[in-house]
Amino acid sequence: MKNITFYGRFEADILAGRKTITLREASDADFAAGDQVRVSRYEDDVFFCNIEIIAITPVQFAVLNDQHAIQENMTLAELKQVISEIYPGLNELFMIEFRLL
Ligand SMILES: CC(=O)Nc1ccn([C@H]2C[C@H](O)[C@@H](CO)O2)c(=O)n1
Repeated sequence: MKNITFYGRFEADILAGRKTITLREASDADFAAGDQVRVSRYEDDVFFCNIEIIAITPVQFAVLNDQHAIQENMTLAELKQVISEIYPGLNELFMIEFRLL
């Protein structure tokens, strides 16, 4: 089974179904619809759930909108700040939509 990591501060939102997408650079988006993926925390690699990938869609940082932010359980300003810190200067992102298993 493939694996993806999330920062621990997002674990509760994922487990509650409040966070249903993640935006990643290409090298971190090697998934396809239907993949079942093991999810662990980035900081300590502790497993916390499995997800199913619903879709992978290219999206540019410049066109991120409120709908993306809602799906991340953030404001748009917070989302842009988070992305800018993780991927400074990167415009080409991939939206990974997922559901909890
Ligand atoms: C190693 C690494 O990049 N890990 C990441 C990347 C992104 N996230 C979260 C942060 C935001 O909520 C979305 C959008 O990138 O995904 C993460 O938890 N861990």
